[in-house]
Amino acid sequence: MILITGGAGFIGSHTCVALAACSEPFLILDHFGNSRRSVLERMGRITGMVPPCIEGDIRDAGLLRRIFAQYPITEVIHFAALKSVGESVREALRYYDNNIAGTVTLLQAMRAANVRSMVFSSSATVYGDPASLPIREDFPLSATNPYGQTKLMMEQVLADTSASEPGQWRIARLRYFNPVGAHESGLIGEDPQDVPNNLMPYVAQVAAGQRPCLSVFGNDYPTPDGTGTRDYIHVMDLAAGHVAALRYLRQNMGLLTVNLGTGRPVSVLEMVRSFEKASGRPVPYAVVARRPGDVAQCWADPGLAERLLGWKAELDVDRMCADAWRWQNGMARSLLEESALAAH
Ligand SMILES: NC(=O)c1ccc[n+]([C@@H]2O[C@H](COP(=O)([O-])OP(=O)(O)OC[C@H]3O[C@@H](n4cnc5c(N)ncnc54)[C@H](O)[C@@H]3O)[C@@H](O)[C@H]2O)c1
Ligand SMILES: O=c1ccn([C@@H]2O[C@H](COP(=O)(O)OP(=O)(O)O[C@H]3O[C@H](CO)[C@@H](O)[C@H](O)[C@H]3O)[C@@H](O)[C@H]2O)c(=O)[nH]1
Repeated sequence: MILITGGAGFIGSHTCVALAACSEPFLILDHFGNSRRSVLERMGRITGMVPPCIEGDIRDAGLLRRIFAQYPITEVIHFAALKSVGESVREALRYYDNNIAGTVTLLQAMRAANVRSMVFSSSATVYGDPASLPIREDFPLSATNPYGQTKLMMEQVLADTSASEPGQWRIARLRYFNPVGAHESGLIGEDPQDVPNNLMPYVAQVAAGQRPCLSVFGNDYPTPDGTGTRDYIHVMDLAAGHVAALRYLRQNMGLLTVNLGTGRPVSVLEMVRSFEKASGRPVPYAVVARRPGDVAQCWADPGLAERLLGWKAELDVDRMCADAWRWQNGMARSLLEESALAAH
C-alpha cells in the first residue's frame, strides 16, 4: 500500500485517480489546510470508490507511527507541502517547519517502520534563473525565495538520507515544471482558496467572469512575443509520471532525479489565446510591470525521464485549457458559490 501525503491537493488528487486506475492500493494523509474534504467524494465519483484518508499532519510523529503500524505501507508519495512563493517570504519559519521539519519527521517514521521508498515532489524552481535552455537535471541549482529554498533543502535531505544507508533507499526526486489542467471529468482540479498567483487558474477565473482582467506581467522579455514562457504540463501527464517513477523504484535502488515537463515553451499570450479558444470566452488582459523574481523563460529537457522511466507528456496546451475550463465552469464555480454562501 502506498501512503500519499497531501493526496487531497491538486497534484495528489489526480495522482490518486491515476493510481486507482491501475489498481494500486493507497492511503491518503492530509490535514486539508489547502484542500477540501469534498474532493474525496468527487474522486470517488471518478474511480468508483471514495479513497481511504486519514486527516492529520505529517509533522505528527505519533500519528505517523500509528499509520505505519496499522497499514501495510511499502512506499510513500510525498506531496504535502506549502507552496506559495509570496507567502513563503512573509512566513518563512512556517514554510521551513511544514516543509523541512515535516519531511524529516516523515523520513524518520519511514525508517523506523523499515519503509525506504519515496517519490518526492520537487520543482523547476530549484534551477533558479537558468543560464541556458532547455534545462537538464545536471544544471546548477539555486533558490531565490524561502519556498524554493525548502525544495532545495529537502532534495539535499533526501540525497543525504539515501547516502547514509547505501543500497537501502529508493528515492525519486521529481522536478515538476508548471502543472496545469484538470481531470477530464471536470470533477477535480486546481482549487485555489485565495486569489490565484499562477497564470492558468487566474486566466480561468477571468474567462468565467469571476475576475475582470488578467495582468500580464511584462511584455519586454527576450521571447518571441515579449511575454514570459513556461513549460506547462497537464496534471494527468504529471500523475502518470508518478506511476512511472514508482514502477522504476520497484526495479531500481538508489536516488533518481528527473524533470517532468513537456519540453515545449508556451508564452503568456499563447496561453490566453488557447484559453479563449477552449472556453469560447474573451480573456481581457492588460500589460503591467514585470513581477519581481520572475524568470523570462523556463522549459525542461524531459529526455532523461523518457529514457529512464519510459514516460513522456502526451497532452498539449489546448487540451490543458479545455480540461481546466470544464473544471472551472462547472465544479469550481459551484464550490466557490458554496463557500460564499457558507461565509454569510
Ligand atoms: N502546483 C505547482 O505548481 C507545483 C510545482 C512544483 C512543485 N509542486 C509541489 O507539488 C506538491 C503538491 O502541490 P499541489 O499543487 O498539489 O499543492 P496543494 O496545496 O494543492 O496540495 C498539497 C496538499 O498537502 C496538504 N498539506 C500541506 N502540508 C501538510 C501537512 N503538514 N500535513 C498534512 N497535509 C499537508 C494540503 O492540505 C494539500 O491538500 C507540493 O510539494 C508542491 O510544492 C507544485
Ligand atoms: O497573473 C499572472 C500570473 C502569471 N503571469 C505570468 O505567467 C507566467 C507563469 O507564471 P506562474 O503560473 O505564476 O508560474 P511560475 O512563475 O513559473 O511559478 C511556478 O513555477 C515555479 C517553478 O516551478 C515555482 O517555483 C512556483 O512556485 C510556481 O508558482 C510567468 O511568465 C508570469 O509572469 C502573468 O502574466 N499574470
